[in-house]
Formats: sequence, C-alpha cells, structure tokens
Amino acid sequence: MTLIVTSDDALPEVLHVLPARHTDGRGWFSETYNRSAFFAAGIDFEFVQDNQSRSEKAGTVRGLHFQKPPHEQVKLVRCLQGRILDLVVDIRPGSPRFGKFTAVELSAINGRQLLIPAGFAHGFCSLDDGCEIYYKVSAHYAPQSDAGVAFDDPEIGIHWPFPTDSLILSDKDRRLPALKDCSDLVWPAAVGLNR
Ligand SMILES: Cc1cn([C@H]2C[C@H](O)[C@@H](COP(=O)(O)OP(=O)(O)O[C@H]3O[C@@H](C)C(=O)[C@@H](O)[C@H]3O)O2)c(=O)[nH]c1=O
Repeated sequence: MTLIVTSDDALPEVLHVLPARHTDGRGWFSETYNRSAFFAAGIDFEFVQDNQSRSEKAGTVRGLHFQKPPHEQVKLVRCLQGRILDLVVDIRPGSPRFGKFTAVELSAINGRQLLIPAGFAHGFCSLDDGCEIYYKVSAHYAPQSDAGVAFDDPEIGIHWPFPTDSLILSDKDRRLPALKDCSDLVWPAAVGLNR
C-alpha cells in the first residue's frame, strides 16, 4: 500500500492521508486503511469502532464534537459520497494554537482522509445533497463523555460555506457551549503518533 501523509498547514498535528489508487479499465482500487502501512507512516492507533453518517441536504453541519478524557478519540475521517468541508479545532488548553481551526475539503472524488488526534474538536458541513462520511475512532462511543463546542463560536470564527441562518443542525448542536466554557479539559499526552 502506498500512502502519502502530510501535516496540515494550519494545525500540524492533523494529518492528511492520501492512499494510492490503482486505476484500470474498470475504475480503481484503493486500500483505504492498512494498519501496517499506517504504522510505517508513523500512525499507530488501534481503531475500535467505524461510523458512517449521511446528511441528506447540503448545508448540514455536524459538530463541533469530541469525547472527553478518559474516552478521548482519535478519528480517521473520509467522505464516501459527495463533498464535505471538514473542520478541526485545537481545543488543548495551553496549546499555541488553542482555538485555531483548519478546514479541508474531503470528497468521494479526492479520497483524502484526515487523521484528527485527541484534543481537537471535529465537525463538518455537507457541500452537496446526500453526503456520506465514514470514520474510524480509537475509543468506543461513550455518551457520558460526549461533548462539543458551538459551531458559531465567534472566538473560533469559522466561516461556514452557507449563510449561518440557513444551516441545518441538530437541537443538541445548537445548544453547545462556547470554547471558553470547555477549556478546563486536561488531555493526556499524545501517544500513537511517531512522526
Ligand atoms: C457518535 C455516536 C452516536 N450514536 C447515536 C447517538 C444518537 O442517537 C445518534 C446521533 O448522534 P449524534 O447526533 O451525536 O451524531 P453526529 O452529530 O453525527 O455525531 C458525530 O459528529 C461528527 C462531527 C463526529 O466527529 C463524531 O465523533 C460524532 O460526534 O447516534 C451512537 O450510537 N454511537 C456513536 O458513536
């Protein structure tokens, strides 16, 4: 498996992962996850759960989510159908990039994956109708540790690709607190990234 792994320009702990595609007359084939190849690229996590979600309408926002320690999750996210703008925010108190975000387009066409370490909030906005994302996580779902930051927190200042009042969100996501109200978290030292 050939894998191109690069650090995100804005948040270097976030990795862009591009697995090779083997193209022939039928289409293409790709190993989207291979533990040995990821290990060789310095990414050594045990993913224990795979998730898939579908957002019917363009302009759907899910986020910005994280699980609190001790149930923190590393996520490996890709898009199976349509295009999404994936958002990651550094929420590690004391980080020089605390509150900074990156926005990366993931699509079924570009095959790009994002590796999001613990200590970062994650969300996305669907850019097309019928977007499906698929992601691996390194800890099981723990509803008691489910947490998030408001998608429209001015301290973060994300420019969403549709007018804010037209975005589709869950009631839960509309009630998420500002970053300043969840900055008391203590994140364990990052393990599993050997780059
Ligand atoms: C996240 C999750 C949710 N659920 C349930 C709870 C609820 O009934 C339903 C929908 O949950 P949510 O509204 O939290 O789904 P959603 O808003 O899609 O949550 C996801 O958003 C993206 C941005 C992430 O990064 C994920 O980690 C996750 O937080 O699915 C599980 O059973 N297992 C899970 O792992």
